[in-house]
Amino acid sequence: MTAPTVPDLQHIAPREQAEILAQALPYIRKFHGKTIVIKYGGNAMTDPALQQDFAEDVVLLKLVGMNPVVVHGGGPQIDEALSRLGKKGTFIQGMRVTDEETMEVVEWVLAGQVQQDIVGLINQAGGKAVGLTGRDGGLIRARKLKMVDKNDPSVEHDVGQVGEIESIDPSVVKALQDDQFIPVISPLGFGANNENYNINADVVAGKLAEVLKAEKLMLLTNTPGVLDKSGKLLTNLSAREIDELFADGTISGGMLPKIAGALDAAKGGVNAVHIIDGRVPHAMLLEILSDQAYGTMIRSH
Ligand SMILES: Nc1ncnc2c1ncn2[C@@H]1O[C@H](COP(=O)(O)OP(=O)(O)O)[C@@H](O)[C@H]1O
Ligand SMILES: CC(=O)N[C@@H](CCC(=O)OP(=O)(O)O)C(=O)O
Repeated sequence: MTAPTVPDLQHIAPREQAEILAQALPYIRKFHGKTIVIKYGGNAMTDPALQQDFAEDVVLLKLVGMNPVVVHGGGPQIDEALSRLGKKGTFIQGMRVTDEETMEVVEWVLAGQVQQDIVGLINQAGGKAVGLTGRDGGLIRARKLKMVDKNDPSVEHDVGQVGEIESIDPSVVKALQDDQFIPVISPLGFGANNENYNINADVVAGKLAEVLKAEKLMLLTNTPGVLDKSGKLLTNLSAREIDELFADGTISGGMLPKIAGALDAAKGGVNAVHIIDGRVPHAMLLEILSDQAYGTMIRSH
């Protein structure tokens, strides 16, 4: 299975380069002042050169007048930290089973390491990024996730300190946007008794996009998009088609919360929801600023 080809600007003729750049104008005009929520998946951020490209793309979007908001993941990075402690990460239906010790590692890796790395890279690229967790400014209120088995609804799984979102108060994000900052958000929430919750980053990105009335939600991951059983890219999916893919087991693991978050956002009024390959340099930029479509687009109907 090969990813869709994204033109490498260094290896194409100047005239074609100019044409690609000229294509951007109507998109810059259309999305000026609009919020774009970008989920940067832990699997898409493993290569330092790609991380730098990502940061530069985010800054470019900001400089041409859009309001990018980054929600980051860090699943593989948490796994690595756990393995150094002799612990193995376990997942049920795409959610990490989070005991007390795991929660400490999750917080440290997400808010202490991954978030700060992304903030540093965006600032180095000329932006003004500010790192937040769901606790800051009362952004993400959560409660313990009640997880029912996807095949047998009478079975409930206890996944520990995993949260589901109760409400989002976007005022801190809006205040940062108004002052031209780029928010970089770790998917951690707080509960009624001030307890901490580990929340899947795709779910946070989906809900935040809805609450911010974002124009677009871009989910950057490590596959070309949603694939069918034979590995072929599905470029467009409706809610009904997604139900079928859930039912026949085509979608599994980390793709389960990703599609759920994407569908929530689409149903919640986000105009364009895309799952794209974060391993392809500048795929996000070309998706937003050119006539080309990459990855899978999720539709609510
Ligand atoms: N139908 C599918 N199409 C594409 N990927 C799928 C599918 N079903 C399960 N997956 C898995 O979902 C993974 C992406 O989710 P995840 O590992 O959580 O990534 P991220 O860190 O980007 O959130 C893919 O790498 C793949 O292993
Ligand atoms: C509850 C839950 O599973 N939380 C995730 C949070 C990070 C995340 O979502 O990272 P990716 O986007 O890279 O998968 C975790 O602990 O791995």
